[in-house]
This record gives sequence, structure tokens and C-alpha cells, in this order.
Amino acid sequence: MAMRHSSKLVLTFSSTSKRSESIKARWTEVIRVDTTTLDRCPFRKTYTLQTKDTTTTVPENKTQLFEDIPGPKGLPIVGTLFDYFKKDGPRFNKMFKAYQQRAFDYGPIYKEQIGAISTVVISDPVEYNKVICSEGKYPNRREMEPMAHYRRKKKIGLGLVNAQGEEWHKHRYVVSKKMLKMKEVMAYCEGLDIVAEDFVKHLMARLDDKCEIKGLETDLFKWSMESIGIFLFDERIGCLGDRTPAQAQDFIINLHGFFKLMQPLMYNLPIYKLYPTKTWKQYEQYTDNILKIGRSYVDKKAEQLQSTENQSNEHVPFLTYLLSNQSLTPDEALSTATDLLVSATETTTTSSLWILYSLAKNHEVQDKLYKEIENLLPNKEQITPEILSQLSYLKAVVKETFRLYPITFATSRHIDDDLEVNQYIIPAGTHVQGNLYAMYHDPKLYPDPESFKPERWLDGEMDRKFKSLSNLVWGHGARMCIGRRFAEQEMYIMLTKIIQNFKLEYHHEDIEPILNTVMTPDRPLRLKFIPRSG
Ligand code: HEM
Repeated sequence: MAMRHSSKLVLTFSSTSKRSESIKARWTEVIRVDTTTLDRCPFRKTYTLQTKDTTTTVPENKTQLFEDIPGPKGLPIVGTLFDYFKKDGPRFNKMFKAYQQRAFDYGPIYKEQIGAISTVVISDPVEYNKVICSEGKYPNRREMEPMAHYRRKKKIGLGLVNAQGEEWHKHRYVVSKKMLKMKEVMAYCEGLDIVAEDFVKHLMARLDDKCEIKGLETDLFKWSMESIGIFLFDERIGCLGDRTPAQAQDFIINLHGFFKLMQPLMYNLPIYKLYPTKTWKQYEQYTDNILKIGRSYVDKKAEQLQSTENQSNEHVPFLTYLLSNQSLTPDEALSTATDLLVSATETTTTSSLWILYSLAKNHEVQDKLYKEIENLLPNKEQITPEILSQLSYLKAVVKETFRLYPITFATSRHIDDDLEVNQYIIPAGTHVQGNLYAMYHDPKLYPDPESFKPERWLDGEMDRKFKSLSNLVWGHGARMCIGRRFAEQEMYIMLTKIIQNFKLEYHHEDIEPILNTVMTPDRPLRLKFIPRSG
């Protein structure tokens, strides 16, 4: 099927090979592209210039063993872990760069053992698509070990994020009824519009004499919490008022710590499972506090439920729905509600920081976006689902930001069955990742990859198969981010209001990304929010 020539790798789909036909068909189904282009698949050429071995010839149809997958050779037990502590070595908080470098060094598929983690990393979208297509009913993602260990230790249900198999499916099924139905999600449009209006007022009040906002990250976090609050609790938490409730303030502080410490705990040797290290104790403290706060919200709602039994079924708030659902115990409902609160806040906050930063740095883009918004909402009318569906440039801006700063830099799956990828047989159960950061910054896929060009996502500008790659920042298949619809809606609404009311500028040093579990700006963001007149 694939041949390595002296200097380049060429993919051909032989018309007689059933397997290649089926791969071609499945690829076409998922990415929905014109298959006539696949024989000269551009993805294939992605890493040919970067692979070290340009002389070997791999005979057609010769599959190779898992052991033959290239990758850095590490030490027994710890693998390459110590590389990450070397002075000039890769860093845990720059893992996306390490993955990109490995792809340069070893090609479109490599394997690595970092401490207790063994992983196969795929940087070729066509090859990664085989992982997507092979998924079964219960896709299995790598656990967020510190989070799962904590819950096992405290004998609390693993919740939607970490449960696997049928247990996961039970949670997913319950939550998806509310979070994956467009109608259910769109019902929050009006509420999110009000929250975004309040956010703009909040920002206006927070501007200093240079039109900057000290601690913008926390302000965005408050917006994000207020937004998810109307979905989860059907009430305003009050984060955007003069005084943020102490509980919400506590939640913000603890969640920051929780995400920051999860990154080293995930990649280092899991000594914390045997002995409570200093980092673990701190992480445990943050998690205790998050759960305590989550529990207090849940308990409050449970109390309200008891006093308002037989209430009308017209609009059932999410937490009410979760708590009254017969398939989940109160403890399971707590785990999943907390998971949603945790998953919803850091992700949308950080994504929004990157989007605002990108707009502030690219004035032409910002002007074009302003015009789109002015055309659709000349009198700052309320934002409706119909308006949202027409904000195509805004959506391109968000996609382009995710391409440059994919807050989840790699996907994660334990594969169910043996799978052939790039001619290597990967055994069932292996942990496999899609190298999103490397794909998104690949000049063969996205010309001039370091430039911010939302236009590339607009109709006619890009091959459709590259466009669909942008979805991978939300994961894929049955286990894709369950909050995607809600997240997109809340971000689109907030960004529209910000651009209507402020011109954004940035006059400081460029920001670099680092990982605090999600990809985060490496320093506080000092944006100028210049109020627009009128
Ligand atoms: C910009 C915002 C967000 C991004 C980029 C994002 C990204 C992701 C990704 C990549 C996954 C893993 C998917 C997979 O393995 O295929 C995920 C899972 C998840 N996300 Fe999000 N997310 C965002 C916002 C949200 C929000 C707002 C919520 C909740 C309201 C949420 C709830 C979840 C949950 C519960 C899971 C686990 C789903 C499961 O395992 O079934 N996320 N998210």
C-alpha cells in the first residue's frame, strides 16, 4: 500500500487491495472528502523531509512489528523520563514541543516510554484516522491518573471524565440527553447573552488608566463560571457582581492549582500512589476543596428539589435532571456534576485568552470581525441562535486560534483491537495519541503555519479534509468533548460582545504557550481594552 523510496514516501491505494479500499472508504466517510485526491494524498508527504532514514525501502504490503516502531531509546523502567530533567532537554510543561520534535526526528509514527507512560504518537492525519475509524462503542481514553487515584482513594465514583466501558457509557448517556441536543443547548442562548453583557460591564469597571485589566485571567474565569452556572444550576452564581461569592473565589483558586499540579503528576513516576509526596498533598488539598464546593452546590440543589417536588417538567435545569435521574446514585451525580464544572471552566477561560490575544495582535482580522458583527447586529441586538449560525468569520477566528494554540495538544486512546498504522501492527490495549500540535503547525498541511489567518478556514480557501482536522481539538467519536456545543456557544456570544464594545490591542512581548494540563499563556496577559464609542 505504501512505499518508501529513496527520498520520499508515496501513498497509493491499489484498486485490487480490499484492505486499502476499506481504509479509503472509511477515511472518506469520516472526513467526507473527494477520494480522487487521496491517491496523491498530501498528508503523506508531511514528514518525508524530516525523517532520518531516507534510504530504506519498505516492500509493498510488508507489515512491521510493534517493536520496530522508531522512537527514543530510554532506560529500563523509567524510559526517557530523565531526558525531561536535563538542562537542555524537553520539559513537561512544553510537552507539545517535545512531541513535535520527536515527530521531526522519528517520522509520522513513534513510540516512547516516559516514566510509567508508554505511548505511540501518530503525526500523520491519514494514519491517525485509522484510530478514529477503529473505535468501538466504549472508547477508552487515558485516565487522568491523579484525578482517578484521588477518587478511588476516597471511594468516590470516577465520573464521566475517568470512567471506562459500561460505567462510562451510563454517565455519558444521561448527560448527552442535555448536552448534545442542539435544542437543549440553544435554550441557554438568552441566558448566556445576559451573562456576556454583564461581563462587558464588569470589564469596563475593571479598566485601569492604561485601559488594561490586571488579572484578566481571573475575570475570564468568573465569566466562564457564571456561564456554566446557568446551565448546571439554572441560577446566577454572582461572580460578575461587585463581590464574587467567597465560594466561587475559592473554586477559582483551587482549580488553578489542581490543573497546574496535574501536569507533573501525570508524567512523572506515580510515586504519589505509594507515598504522599509534597506535590500530591497539595494536589489532594486542591481536589478536596473543589469537591467540597461541588458537593455544596449539589446539596443545595437537592434540598431545593425536596421542597419543590412535582414541579413542572417544562424546563428542567441540568442538576435537577441529574439528581432525579434514576440511573445515577447521588454520589455518581456529584462526580459527574463536578467533572462538568471542572472541565467547563479552565478550558473555556484559556481558549478565550488565546482568542483575545490573537485578535489583539492582528488588527486587520479584528476589523474584519467587527464589520461582520456590525452587519449582523447593527443595534447590538440580542444574540440569537440564528445570528450565531451566521457568524462565519468569528468561527474561523476561533478555529485558527485553536490551530495555533490547541489547548489539548494531543488526543488519547487505548485501542480496542490490534491495528495496522503506517504498516506497523499496534497491539490491542496500546495507548495511542494524535499529535495535534505537530499537525496544526505543519507547513504542508497549513502553509505559513505560524501566521494567524482565519481566512484559511473559509469556504473555498482550504481542502476540506484539512478543515475537518480542526475538530480534533474537541477529541473524536463517541467520547468527543460533551461540552463542545455549550462551549462554542458561550465563547461566540462573549467574543461578539467584547468586539462590539472594545478594540483590543497588545503592546508587550509575545506570549508563549505552556502546559498547565491545558495549553496556557506563559504569563499574565496585559491586553488593552479600548472602549468603542457609541
Ligand atoms: C474550549 C473548550 C473545550 C475544549 C477545547 C474541550 C476539549 C475536550 C477534549 C479534547 C476532550 C477529550 C475528548 C476525547 O477524548 O475524544 C474533552 C472531554 C470532555 N469535556 Fe471538553 N472541552 C472544552 C469545554 C468543555 C465544557 C464547557 C464542558 C462542560 C460543560 C466540557 C466537558 C467535557 C467532559 C465531561 C469531557 C469528558 C467526556 C467523556 O469522556 O465522555 N468540556 N473536552
